[in-house]
Amino acid sequence: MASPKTVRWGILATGGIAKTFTKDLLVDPATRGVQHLRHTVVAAASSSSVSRAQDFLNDTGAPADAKAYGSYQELVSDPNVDIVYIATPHSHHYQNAMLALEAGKPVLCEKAFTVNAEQLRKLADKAKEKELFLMEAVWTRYFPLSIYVREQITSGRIGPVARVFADNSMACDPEVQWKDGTNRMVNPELAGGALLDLGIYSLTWVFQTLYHTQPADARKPPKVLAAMKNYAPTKQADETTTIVLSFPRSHQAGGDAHAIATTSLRVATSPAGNQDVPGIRIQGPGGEIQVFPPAFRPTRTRIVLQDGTVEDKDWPQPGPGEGSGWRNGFGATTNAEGEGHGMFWEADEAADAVINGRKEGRYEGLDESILIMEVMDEARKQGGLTYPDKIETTKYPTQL
Ligand SMILES: NC(=O)C1=CN([C@@H]2O[C@H](COP(=O)(O)OP(=O)(O)OC[C@H]3O[C@@H](n4cnc5c(N)ncnc54)[C@H](OP(=O)(O)O)[C@@H]3O)[C@@H](O)[C@H]2O)C=CC1
Ligand SMILES: O=C1OC[C@@H](O)[C@H](O)[C@H]1O
Repeated sequence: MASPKTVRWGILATGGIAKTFTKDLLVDPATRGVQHLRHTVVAAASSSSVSRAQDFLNDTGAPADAKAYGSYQELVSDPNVDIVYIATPHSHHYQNAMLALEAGKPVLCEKAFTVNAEQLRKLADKAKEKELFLMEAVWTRYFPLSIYVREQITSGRIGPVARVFADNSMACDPEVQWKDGTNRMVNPELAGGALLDLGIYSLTWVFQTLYHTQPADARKPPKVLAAMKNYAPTKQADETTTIVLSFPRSHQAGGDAHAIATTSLRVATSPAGNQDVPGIRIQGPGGEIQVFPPAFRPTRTRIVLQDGTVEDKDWPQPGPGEGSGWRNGFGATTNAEGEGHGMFWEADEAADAVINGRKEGRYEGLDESILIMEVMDEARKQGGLTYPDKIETTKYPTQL
């Protein structure tokens, strides 16, 4: 067998998820059965200081010769970087991704991809013009669990999917946790709120089960009806959002399919860590597929068929041995002992694309990411939520 190819990553930003991602990146792909590629980290950049970038490299166990930069510009200019992972707040993704693409770098960008669909269209155009890979880091789509769920649907196990319920909500106690309103979860300047941060996963489940499973030429945009409740203390960020979607389908494909995607910073999908309530329910005439919380990192599915069959499956993340020590920000460690976090699946997809010259992710291409941004735009329009002009703009460069 040919020896594995190594992809050299540059990490743009040094916050919470950048750390988790980088630790997962450094787990040997052979531990999850991936033989044809390897990852390494050759550089990281902080927008605030070189020392912060150096601390990040030390903390994540990056190779000793990895470069620490005190600006994102230096990172994207580094000729040793094959691909850039962007882990800044939502507000900054458009500017940061454009910076990397302009510098000729392929990009894996954290969710939500951008603040609005227009920004993403511009990034997609730029990636096309420069012939560069661009993908949204919706890691859940790349889990073996998600692949299994999609296969159950396309194999007709429950019949044509007629309805999906998808929730990703956390009782965050925002007035206590994010008292001063500056945290990215509630800060309008950083495109805070439930929808872009958590609701994107509810929509991910809706789209990967009702839309992505359709033949490409049968996929049609849904009609959207939304209700939004604002988070009172910071005003321009949603606390709870509920979206009803209707996907047009031909009669042969089962007719129109409905979905309800919900998200909240006030109430939880699974109160007190109780994970017995499925947050995702995918329903067809033959039964339903249930996915247990959290929607962004599920490890358990159940299939319940009309004939009484019940199939439970566990999907532990393979591990480096020590786990990446991830905490969910609300106190609980969600990684079991010895597990990785699971961000390596999307990293493998991106690295494979770079090696093989593909320009988009296989399980969520740019058109689908744009459509999901359009749904979020529509939900914000109906809910009356706009963000400050400087982060909604497509003007590049804009100083944030
Ligand atoms: N896939 C997943 O499971 C998760 C994804 N995310 C996504 O990752 C992104 C980052 O989230 P998270 O790591 O929690 O955020 P953090 O606040 O922990 O980190 C954000 C990073 O962005 C850099 N940054 C640049 N400009 C700013 C600014 N004006 N304000 C704040 N930070 C700034 C920071 O500094 P510096 O440049 O110095 O590093 C910081 O390191 C978001 O898009 C979020 O939705 C978050 C959590 C989980
Ligand atoms: O992507 C995410 O998943 C985990 C959550 O805790 C976090 O807020 C969100 O950004």
